Amino acid sequence: MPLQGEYVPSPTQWVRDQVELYESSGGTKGTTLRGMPVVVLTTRGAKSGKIRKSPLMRVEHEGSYAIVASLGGAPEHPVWYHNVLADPHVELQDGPQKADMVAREVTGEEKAFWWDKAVEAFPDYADYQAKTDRVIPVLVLEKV
Ligand SMILES: C[C@H](OP(=O)(O)OC[C@@H](O)[C@@H](O)[C@@H](O)Cn1c2nc(=O)[nH]c(=O)c-2cc2ccc(O)cc21)C(=O)N[C@@H](CCC(=O)N[C@@H](CCC(=O)O)C(=O)O)C(=O)O
Repeated sequence: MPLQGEYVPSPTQWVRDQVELYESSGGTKGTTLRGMPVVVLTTRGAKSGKIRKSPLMRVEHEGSYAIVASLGGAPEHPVWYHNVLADPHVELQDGPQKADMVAREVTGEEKAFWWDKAVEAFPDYADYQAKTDRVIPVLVLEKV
């Protein structure tokens, strides 16, 4: 069941614009970052209950996806990570496909597997992890 509620766009202009282009084109435009594929994650705000949308790099394997709370290697987690922990029922748009998914954070060998897939998809993740003491969380999304 798609998340219902009032959508509040990101305060970051380029992020807001990418979501707008992605959605208004039915997932045919705004679907890359520097030529690498991007998905749009929809979460429910942990405090506001509002609908939030975050473009993320596309990391997919056999129908499941990983989302990486990298925030460019910043010292703090992105806010959307807290939203997902508070309510793991999310929506993911991958090009024209939208799906209800459930998220779970992964650790250990499972995280290592998905981290390799993530770095394969977007090598900058390795640089982000190298530049921060924060352990960058990885969450796996599986279809409901
Ligand atoms: C700026 C902040 O954004 P954020 O949730 O921290 O997410 C920061 C970024 O991760 C986010 O902009 C990503 O889309 C950036 N980003 C990637 N970010 C990543 O972390 N990983 C990626 O792979 C990634 C890829 C990517 C590709 C394209 C692109 O355009 C952006 C990309 C934000 O939206 N803040 C809002 C609040 C958002 C929110 O969810 N509030 C919660 C409160 C949550 C709480 O405080 O606990 C609520 O509504 O209740 C605000 O300040 O008003």
